[in-house]
Amino acid sequence: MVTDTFPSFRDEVIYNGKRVYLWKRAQILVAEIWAAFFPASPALTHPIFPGPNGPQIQQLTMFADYRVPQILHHIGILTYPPSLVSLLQAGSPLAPGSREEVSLRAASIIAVERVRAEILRLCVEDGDGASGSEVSSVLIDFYLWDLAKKVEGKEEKIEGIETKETVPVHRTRSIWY
Ligand SMILES: Nc1nc2c(c(CN[C@H]3C=C[C@H](O)[C@@H]3O)cn2[C@@H]2O[C@H](COP(=O)(O)O)[C@@H](O)[C@H]2O)c(=O)[nH]1
Repeated sequence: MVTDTFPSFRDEVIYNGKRVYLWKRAQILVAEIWAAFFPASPALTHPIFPGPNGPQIQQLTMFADYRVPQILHHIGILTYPPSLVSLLQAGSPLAPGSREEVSLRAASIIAVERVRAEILRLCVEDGDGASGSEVSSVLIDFYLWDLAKKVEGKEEKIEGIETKETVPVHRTRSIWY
């Protein structure tokens, strides 16, 4: 519905002959509405997404733009080839739909899905009963985006893990994010 109403939210590319759906703005629209109207208690019905099974927010992926891949690289979850690091350090524009741009965005979706799967696995292992709906890629994205901003503003420094030098975010002229 969102991408039918707002064609500028239909963020898709044909890559290697396959259609890749990224839909950043459509997903962040839904997620921000979900978060802004989140009821005082999770037991209460969400006022905007009251469906019989709740908001189903765990069906969204993270919102693939430029900030989350940057922090995923800094904390060692994404590894970049030296050629990409050089492009980013030089501030070279990455063409929309190019191999580098699609790879950065797609890799951040896959990485966050794997982080989510690992959190769920640890919850099961610890027997803490967290359900799939509580552990969403949306919340992991929100966390990482805020963390990236804090690291950039030098309000926070990552400790306890080996980090990589922060590389600049990628620069792409597009309407999609
Ligand atoms: N992937 C991802 N992208 C996000 C956000 C947010 C803010 N979310 C709030 C909700 C919960 C959190 O706690 C945040 O406070 C904005 N953006 C994107 O950044 C861009 C603006 O950037 P800059 O010019 O540097 O401020 C713009 O494309 C915008 O769509 C996010 O969460 N995830």
